Amino acid sequence: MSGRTTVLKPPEGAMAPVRHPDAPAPGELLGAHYDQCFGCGEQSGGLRLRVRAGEGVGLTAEFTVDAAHQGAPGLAHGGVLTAALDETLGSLNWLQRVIAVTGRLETDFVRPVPVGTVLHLEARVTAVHGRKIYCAATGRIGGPEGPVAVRAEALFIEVRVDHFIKNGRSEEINAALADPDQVKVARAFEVNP
Ligand SMILES: CCCCCCCC/C=C\CCCCCCCC(=O)SCCNC(=O)CCNC(=O)[C@H](O)C(C)(C)COP(=O)(O)OP(=O)(O)OC[C@H]1O[C@@H](n2cnc3c(N)ncnc32)[C@H](O)[C@@H]1OP(=O)(O)O
Repeated sequence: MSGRTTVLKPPEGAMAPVRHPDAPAPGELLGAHYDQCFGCGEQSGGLRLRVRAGEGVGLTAEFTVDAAHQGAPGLAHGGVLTAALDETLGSLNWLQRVIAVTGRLETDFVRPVPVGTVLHLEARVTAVHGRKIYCAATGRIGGPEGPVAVRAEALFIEVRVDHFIKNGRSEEINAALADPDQVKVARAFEVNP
């Protein structure tokens, strides 16, 4: 059963998404947008998501559920699965070269996901309306063609780098601004940095 709120339905006049000409090639592994990120960084307890560019404005990702991700004994926590969907959807930024953050995300939990499972994620942008980016993702178990265990629809909102500089804790922001690799990543997201 799935009952979506109407705000996740693209309005009349929404446009098809456009893949940026400098987007990573299909199959290319996308790096972390920030090495301390819970979703795509390398720290223990994080998701350590591996994301690859796909065709069009789409991508695939893999998330291995480990013991740190449990809710019920031996099963993945629903919030962690939602985080994996959120991170996968957030990675669509790389393909559009737009920085966007999650405004709304709705998840359907269709099947329990045991510890040790590789969740095969797939995400795509479905439509764009001004700063609003409509997107959807699925997570399958037992292989990339396996049954759907989780799925989400989301609305991301385009922001400028200022969003992070104004709102992030100063310790981390100052460290990020002093790190040339991080500044390069931020520029890679923005068409007009
Ligand atoms: C060098 C240093 C910097 C380094 C930078 C490194 C690069 C980073 C690159 C990439 C990072 C990507 C990270 C991905 C991680 C995974 C994704 C996440 O988890 S992101 C975190 C969770 N999300 C938030 O924390 C958002 C918190 N919310 C906000 O900040 C604001 O609410 C925001 C920006 C989302 C919107 O605020 P407004 O003031 O800019 O815009 P308004 O006017 O409110 O909304 C614009 C339109 O969107 C609709 N809208 C906004 N929120 C909505 C909602 N929740 N539901 C439905 N519609 C919504 C509004 O109704 C409006 O629509 P109408 O233009 O009037 O048609």
